[in-house]
Amino acid sequence: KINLVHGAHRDGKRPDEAMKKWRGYGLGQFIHWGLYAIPGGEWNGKTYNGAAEWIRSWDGIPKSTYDSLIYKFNPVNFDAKAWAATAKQMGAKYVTITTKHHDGFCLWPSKYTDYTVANSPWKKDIIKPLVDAYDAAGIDVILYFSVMDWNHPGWRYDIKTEADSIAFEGFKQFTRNQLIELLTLYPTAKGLWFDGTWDKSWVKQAAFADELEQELRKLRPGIIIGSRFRADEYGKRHFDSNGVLIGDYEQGWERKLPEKIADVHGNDWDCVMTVPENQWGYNKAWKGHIKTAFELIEMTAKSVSLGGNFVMNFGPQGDGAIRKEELQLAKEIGDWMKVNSEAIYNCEYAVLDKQDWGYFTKKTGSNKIYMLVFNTPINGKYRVKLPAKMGISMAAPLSNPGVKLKIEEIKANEYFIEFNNPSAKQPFVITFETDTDKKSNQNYEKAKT
Ligand SMILES: C[C@@H]1N[C@@H](c2nc3ccccc3[nH]2)[C@H](O)[C@@H]1O
Repeated sequence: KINLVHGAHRDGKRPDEAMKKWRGYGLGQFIHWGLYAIPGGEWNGKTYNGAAEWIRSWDGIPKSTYDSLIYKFNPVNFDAKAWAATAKQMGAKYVTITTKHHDGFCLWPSKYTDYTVANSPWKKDIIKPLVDAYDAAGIDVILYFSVMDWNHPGWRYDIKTEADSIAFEGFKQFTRNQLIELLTLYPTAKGLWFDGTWDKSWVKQAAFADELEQELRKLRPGIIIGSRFRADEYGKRHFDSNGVLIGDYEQGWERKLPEKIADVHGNDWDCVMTVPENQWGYNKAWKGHIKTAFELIEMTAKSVSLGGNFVMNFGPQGDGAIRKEELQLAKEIGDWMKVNSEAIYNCEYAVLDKQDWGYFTKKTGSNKIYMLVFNTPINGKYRVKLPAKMGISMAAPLSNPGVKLKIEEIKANEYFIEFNNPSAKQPFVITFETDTDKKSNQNYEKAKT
């Protein structure tokens, strides 16, 4: 073990109530909104091939021209309650909202820079109505904050000269001031989702970032901060030089999912996912592979089955309206969640071998197991392997608990649950209970000898 001052200060899952609640969210919403939504991935009729929220970095646009988009920010169709209602009907339990993306434009009236909504035609705070609307909808708010800030004169990609160092010191104080300002203005926020922390300039600030994280935790006890905020003194990010996760949950799952439980190293984690292949901010061209509700539901099931949460991204238009394709996806996912969310909320890794038909989840603190089916076996028999001495009982379709499904033990601790569901067009859930004393329930039929 290396002696670290600025590595992880805790190992394993946080045991407190705030983190237990976070662990049980299952499904979340990401909102990427800012000036980049105005061009929407297009400029002077030419389409930008990268991610729309990165259009400022495109050679085709002078930086000052992009920065003057502030004078066009007037989202007349912005309706915080409508956004929260969309998330509510979709079944999201938390929302991560961009307060400031890499371009440095602040959606709140920060007093530490002029580059905010206060100096746009809109003038008003965007974050406050969003926090209030989502709080009222019972959806917890996490504030996304990009450390990298292309607008701030003190930002540097690396510290090479004394001048860089002096400029970056000012930038560090600016960053600290804005974070304290956000937690003070929006005290109900449950966490901070940091981004833009990979450049050398910030990676070299192990001590400063560690002290700042501890200051923020003292200011807002229970606040949730992931592994993307800071590096240890050897520049190690997410996992410190001893391989221990820095922060409260792993934040590396951006547009990708773990395959097996070993991939998550016993940590909390969430996966943040775009609907197109790689567009977070609004992009007019809704092109390439656009994930269907079925795919997004499967990613949610897979995430929860591996002990994480799934966060689906929305990129509202420059006028403040959510695009119709995203509203449609939210509706389809919401319709599925209305029937099946019991298998998602407050569920965890079931410690059972994955089977071809889909994913297992387990209700936290109970012996209820859910089988989320995405691939129906032609013979209608769903294989389940249990640890030795564990019994199985009461298998039923989640949507029809009165239907007692036949359970056949085909060999030691291995069962077929029979369910013929030929009309299924949507993923469905079978549920059963386990108990540790196998002898106690012999309601399954012994294999015919
Ligand atoms: C959550 C996502 N993180 C940002 C981002 N910028 C990147 C630059 C390089 C590689 C990955 C990146 N992800 C994206 O713009 C989005 O905000």
